[in-house]
Amino acid sequence: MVPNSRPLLHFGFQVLRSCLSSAAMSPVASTGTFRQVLPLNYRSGTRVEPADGRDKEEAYEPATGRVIATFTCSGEKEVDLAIQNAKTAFKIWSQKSGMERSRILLEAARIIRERKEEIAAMESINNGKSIFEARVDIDISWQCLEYYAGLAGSLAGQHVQLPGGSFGYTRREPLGVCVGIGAWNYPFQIACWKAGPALACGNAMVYKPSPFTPITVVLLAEIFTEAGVPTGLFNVVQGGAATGEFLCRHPDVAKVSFTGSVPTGSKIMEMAAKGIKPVTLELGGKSPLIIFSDCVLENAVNGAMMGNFLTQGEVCCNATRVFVQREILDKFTEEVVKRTKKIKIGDPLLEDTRMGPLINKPHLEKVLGFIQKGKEQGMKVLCGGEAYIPGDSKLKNGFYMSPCVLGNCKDDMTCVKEEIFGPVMSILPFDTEEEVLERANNTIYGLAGGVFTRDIQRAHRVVAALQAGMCFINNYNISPVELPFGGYKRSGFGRENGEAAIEYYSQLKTVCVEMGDVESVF
Ligand SMILES: NC(=O)c1ccc[n+]([C@@H]2O[C@H](COP(=O)([O-])OP(=O)(O)OC[C@H]3O[C@@H](n4cnc5c(N)ncnc54)[C@H](O)[C@@H]3O)[C@@H](O)[C@H]2O)c1
Ligand SMILES: C[N+](C)(C)CCCC=O
Repeated sequence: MVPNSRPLLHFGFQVLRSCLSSAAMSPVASTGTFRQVLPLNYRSGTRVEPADGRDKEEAYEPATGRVIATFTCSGEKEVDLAIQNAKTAFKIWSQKSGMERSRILLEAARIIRERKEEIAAMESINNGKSIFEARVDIDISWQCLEYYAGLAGSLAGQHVQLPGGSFGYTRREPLGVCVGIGAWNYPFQIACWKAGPALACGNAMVYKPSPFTPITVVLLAEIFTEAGVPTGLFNVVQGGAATGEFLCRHPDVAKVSFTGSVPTGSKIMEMAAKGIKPVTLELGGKSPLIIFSDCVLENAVNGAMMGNFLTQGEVCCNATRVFVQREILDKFTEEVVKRTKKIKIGDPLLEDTRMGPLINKPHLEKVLGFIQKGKEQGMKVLCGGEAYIPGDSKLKNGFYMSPCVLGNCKDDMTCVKEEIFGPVMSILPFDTEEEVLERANNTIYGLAGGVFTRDIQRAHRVVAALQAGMCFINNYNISPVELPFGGYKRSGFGRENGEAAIEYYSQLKTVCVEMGDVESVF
């Protein structure tokens, strides 16, 4: 554990005046007290109100249903200002050596570690995930910056000997101003997964978080400034689809890295295609977890729980189709249901809470709608699946539901086919390896997949056959930053994390050097 030396609430936040007496005196943030008062755009090394923009957005504290921030969505002028700032900073940053960039990224990672409690609390307040999980997300975030700091110094090309003493070499060069567009489920972590490799390679970035979770990425921007990046290297614009489109269509943008849904990913790709801009698309999933009867049952149950209920089930790579070999179906189901019923739902800032509220009311209703549809199609709700009101009266308007396990599932049912993005696990029996692989791959998605078995040969055979970019053997949903992460099929392309991400934030220049005289056929 890294020691935390700062109070939980940093000076950038203010609590509601009415709660000042209790909350501001305490070093611990409490649910129902936070209100964002500072601007949420970040440009020229400082927080700013957008230069233009018409639409207003409200961000919520999902735990209480309170509005905690109101902001104007950035218009075309503000987007352009952010991009021009980034272009200026790019000229300085791209000329630095990898070691120079590395030092600054390491400093940013150190500051994130130091401010971990504060950032995690804000993530928990704005997203609804438990503080326990938010801390893990922040750890993964600083580890990501540290990892790319480590790679920055060794980014290099190749030297190739040619005839007659001539030679060629390659230079790995940055792309320019990269745009990052993020989803709301891992707001700070997604921003770090994009900024880490982008900045290590010498690029600048303009980042747009989801309008549901606008808050913590601005902390990241402040941290980069404090760590010593050139002014304007990492900028934040706020807004929804319109702001995102201004970014994607801007002629000075060299690349778009997007995390979000398949339909939006498709629009992003279309816009980027017009400008021949490369894209990274981290999209949705409906991942299979295959549990063979020879598994260590307790590990498989743990894997299924981790693969379905982190962040209220709002996780792209979740293993929402749990295939269980028929011999252990009853035992596995009984254990999973028992464990699911015990999940502590409630105030996400409390230490023992393991499931907070969903992101907002429409999303909660959508998830509950899926369960209703499942029942109509003949699924059996084995536990949960209902709106939930915690005992604490301040949480009565929050967006909670009880985590759900569905039985009697068939492959063609809506809940088994579509991404629900909520705490809903579907259990599907199977008999043979061949059969389950066919069924597991029968999806438009290909983000992740997993297998639990003691048979080492079968484990490798199964993951080799899975059409998914991120596979787990005897575990699920862990995310070491050293390993590339990304999808097959409609779950997207390009990779985040690992050395692989460098490919997606840099380009190769070939230099051919003649050491003799020039011959000509003319
Ligand atoms: N593969 C991954 O790494 C990963 C990680 C997290 C979430 N996701 C996926 O994200 C989805 C949930 O996130 P969401 O609801 O925020 O997705 P979304 O597609 O609705 O929005 C994602 C982002 O795109 C922006 N956006 C929306 N329309 C746009 C447009 N026309 N042009 C430019 N930007 C636009 C949004 O404002 C937001 O910032 C799920 O499908 C989930 O699986 C994938
Ligand atoms: C950190 N996890 C759990 C692997 C999630 C990655 C981002 C997907 O939504």
